[in-house]
Amino acid sequence: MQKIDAEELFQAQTLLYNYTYGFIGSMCLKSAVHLGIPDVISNHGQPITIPELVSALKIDPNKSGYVYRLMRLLVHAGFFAITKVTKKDNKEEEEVRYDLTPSSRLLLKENVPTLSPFVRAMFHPALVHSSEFLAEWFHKSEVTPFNTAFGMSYWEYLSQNQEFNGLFNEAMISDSGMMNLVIKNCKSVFEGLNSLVDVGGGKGAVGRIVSEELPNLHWTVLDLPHVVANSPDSTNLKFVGGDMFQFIPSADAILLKLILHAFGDEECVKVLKKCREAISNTGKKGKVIIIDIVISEKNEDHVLTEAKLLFDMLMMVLVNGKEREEKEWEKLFLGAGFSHYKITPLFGMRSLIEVYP
Ligand SMILES: C[S@@+](CC[C@H](N)C(=O)[O-])C[C@H]1O[C@@H](n2cnc3c(N)ncnc32)[C@H](O)[C@@H]1O
Ligand SMILES: O=c1cc(-c2ccc(O)cc2)oc2c(O)c(O)ccc12
Repeated sequence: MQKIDAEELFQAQTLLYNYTYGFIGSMCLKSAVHLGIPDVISNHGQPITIPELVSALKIDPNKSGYVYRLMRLLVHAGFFAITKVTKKDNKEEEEVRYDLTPSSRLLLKENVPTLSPFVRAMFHPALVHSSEFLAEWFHKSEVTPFNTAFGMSYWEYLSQNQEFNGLFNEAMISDSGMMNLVIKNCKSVFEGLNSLVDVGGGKGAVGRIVSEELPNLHWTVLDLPHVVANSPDSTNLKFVGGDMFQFIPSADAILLKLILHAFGDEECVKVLKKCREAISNTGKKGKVIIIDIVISEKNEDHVLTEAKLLFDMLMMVLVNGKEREEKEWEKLFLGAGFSHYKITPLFGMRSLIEVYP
């Protein structure tokens, strides 16, 4: 048997504990968002002390001693930062104050961009509960652990549950708000196009952002009827309710943002073939624009790969989707009859992929 020294064994134990209790960290983040801690600190106008935080949060007086413990973990994780200042009335003593960091600034409700709706939706019991069925699902015939947990697909659940449908759409809108930061870099990708169909474009958040930069581009959002319901058309933004597996309207370009990662290979090839038909009808040489995750473990930071692999598991649990490496993407494109493609990594987790007939 291989001899393992004590140091190695204790390191192994630490990894095990960190993953075992990862859910506690998630729940602390959830609590901070639900209590509104980032907004309280922001509204305070300067770094806040624990007594000021307790008072602003209207915490039960018996629980005020616990707030520091929650903050200590979230400081360690990088969501908040500590500053120490000497007390005005006693120069000998230091006062600990808590401030926002870039990660908690993303949780401010009124900021642009904000990921507060995204984090709230991701902690919905439907998502948390379905991942508990992962092991059981491996022995079962259902397509996803979500189906094992709820007896229906994720998309059926959304269409039947107005509250969660709203939360999910808000989450995706808030996630798309981050596009504001990269749209200037991506502008050339949309330039020269007269029309584009944003397949699975939700409530049109990306369309609105791009339209501000390119007002002559006719943007059509195709999404499921219950998603586009109550979305009024505007001059260059139109909504169509439908199923991308059945029909995709013709355009110079098709956008698929965070769509293909939610489907298995066969379904992706079907959608891509429909996209190829849709861009071939306009007479011009069109393209498909994909904004999605590309795993590149060898070339990227360990933390970034971990985030992508967590999303991969989320896609497996919810919708039988997967996050792909470049080789896997290439197989889909060639399988659907496309001839070449170009991948441009964007900030964060996504890449932009242009695919040509
Ligand atoms: C993860 S969201 C992405 C939304 C948007 N593209 C974005 O990036 O914010 C996936 C979208 O695909 C839509 N969708 C799923 N199945 C679809 C189908 N068969 N036809 C059209 N849209 C579909 C969902 O309703 C949802 O709005
Ligand atoms: O629950 C999700 C989350 C995502 C998602 C959001 C933001 C990102 O940067 C990456 C992934 O995507 C989803 C998705 O595409 C889906 O079909 C169902 C659920 C989710």
